[in-house]
Amino acid sequence: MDAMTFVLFGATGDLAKRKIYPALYNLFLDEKLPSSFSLIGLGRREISNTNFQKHVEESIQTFSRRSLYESEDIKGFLQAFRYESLDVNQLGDYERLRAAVEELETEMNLPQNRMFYLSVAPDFFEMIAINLHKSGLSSTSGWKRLIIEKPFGRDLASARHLNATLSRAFEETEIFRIDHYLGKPMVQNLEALEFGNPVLKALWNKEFISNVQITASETVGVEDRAGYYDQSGVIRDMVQNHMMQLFMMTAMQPPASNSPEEIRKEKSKVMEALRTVPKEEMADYIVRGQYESGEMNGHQVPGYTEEHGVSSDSMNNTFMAARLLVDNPYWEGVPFYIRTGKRMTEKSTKIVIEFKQEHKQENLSPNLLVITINPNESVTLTLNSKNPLNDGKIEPIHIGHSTKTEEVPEAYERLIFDAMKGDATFFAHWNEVELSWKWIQPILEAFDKNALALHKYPAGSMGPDAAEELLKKDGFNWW
Ligand SMILES: NC(=O)C1=CN([C@@H]2O[C@H](COP(=O)(O)OP(=O)(O)OC[C@H]3O[C@@H](n4cnc5c(N)ncnc54)[C@H](OP(=O)(O)O)[C@@H]3O)[C@@H](O)[C@H]2O)C=CC1
Ligand SMILES: O=C1O[C@H](COP(=O)(O)O)[C@@H](O)[C@H](O)[C@H]1O
Repeated sequence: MDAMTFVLFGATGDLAKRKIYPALYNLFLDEKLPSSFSLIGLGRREISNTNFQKHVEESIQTFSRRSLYESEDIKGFLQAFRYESLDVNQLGDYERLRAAVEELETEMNLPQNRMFYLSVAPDFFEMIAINLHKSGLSSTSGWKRLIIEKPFGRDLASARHLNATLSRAFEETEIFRIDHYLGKPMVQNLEALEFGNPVLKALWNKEFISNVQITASETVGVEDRAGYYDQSGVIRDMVQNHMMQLFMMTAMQPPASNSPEEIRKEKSKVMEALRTVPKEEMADYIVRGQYESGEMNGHQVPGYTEEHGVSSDSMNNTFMAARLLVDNPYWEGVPFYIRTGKRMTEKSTKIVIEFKQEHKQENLSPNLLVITINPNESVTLTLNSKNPLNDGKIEPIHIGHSTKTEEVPEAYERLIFDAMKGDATFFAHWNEVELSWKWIQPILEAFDKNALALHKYPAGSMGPDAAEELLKKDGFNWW
């Protein structure tokens, strides 16, 4: 891997502490960092290099899946971390930073390969890109890359504006848009499952599949993020990015090769074929909900509008289900359902493929392929089989495989490693992001105008009844 300087905006923030430093440490333990690696952390506050290194060490101690004692040279690792104070709005600060980066490159004999990671509030993304360009930091004799956190825009127009601004300093091939769901091992495994198994590959279409259900249910409520969440809702927080990525990865056709370009091309094709939700029939496609107080694990929890920081008349969405129709020859007539929400019965992310039954028989269950992404990873196939212990009655049996997730590298570890290698396969391409916002936009507008009912659901349930109805109308039920 190429030697590089890693420039981290938001080095004193929550994400850096909980995810980025532990990820870098685990990569270091696995000898996956370049032999010459150096990181400059940035934030407004003044911190010495020593205190910054202590902060990184404490973050690893608290949040890493592996202990500090696993390394024989933790000091050597920490010495690669330096800190500069910088206000993202001050061009002069970037000029100072440029001098510091160049000094480091000379001192360590590093090529001018620069990785810029924007782990700051999205309001700063554009300003940083502009100042990186103006200060000359993004003009290098080596490569330059930009890792950018979510959310990528608030709607179609702002996402386009942000992308246009980033494009002034970085090419599309240099931009790595993080969607941590794409870093989850089972999500990265989807393509291999779908197309690496002739038996599944042959069945992966409208001839054999009756419907697909993608669920990401969470037990947590708004937590201490009301300021952000009340402005975003589940539609921006989970649907536009994570749920749409899961949908694309499931509905795409086999790519011509395993290259990032071919995989992303197939994902974009799915989005191009995705039917726009007709405004006048919105309720047949979309259900939005908001949790009320309810019981979870034997405790009463408050409803969304009783949460700290949320106004009592908030119409924000904390649950969304949708029916997606893909107008292409492979999926015509096969509904893809997605649902996600806060304060639901269980924490679970899974994709269920329901296969068609030749003739519906009362005693036969449909064959299901269940791909569980979270909290554990597994693949299970449900088949019908006679049970000799029950008078030969036909009952569903489950054939499965599961993985021990504790030992598997975490999403941020995989994604940062890929970005350092320059592999963009599991990052969101601009086409995908733009097409996703295009599909979302009319739904956002309907939500903003309150043109769609806001269904209440009790905390601890699997969402409003209307989400059940959405499938019932098509003759299905959620698995
Ligand atoms: N936290 C999480 O779990 C997740 C976060 N994200 C995304 O990651 C990004 C960062 O989130 P998070 O770490 O939680 O945010 P925090 O609020 O915890 O951290 C913000 C960081 O930005 C710095 N900062 C704030 N203002 C300025 C400024 N004017 N100039 C320079 N630096 C500034 C702060 O440092 P200082 O105060 O010293 O200036 C701090 O390091 C966001 O885009 C968020 O959406 C995505 C997924 C999960
Ligand atoms: O991006 C986000 O994801 C989490 C859920 O992630 P998971 O890996 O635990 O499934 C969600 O809680 C959060 O609101 C959202 O911003």
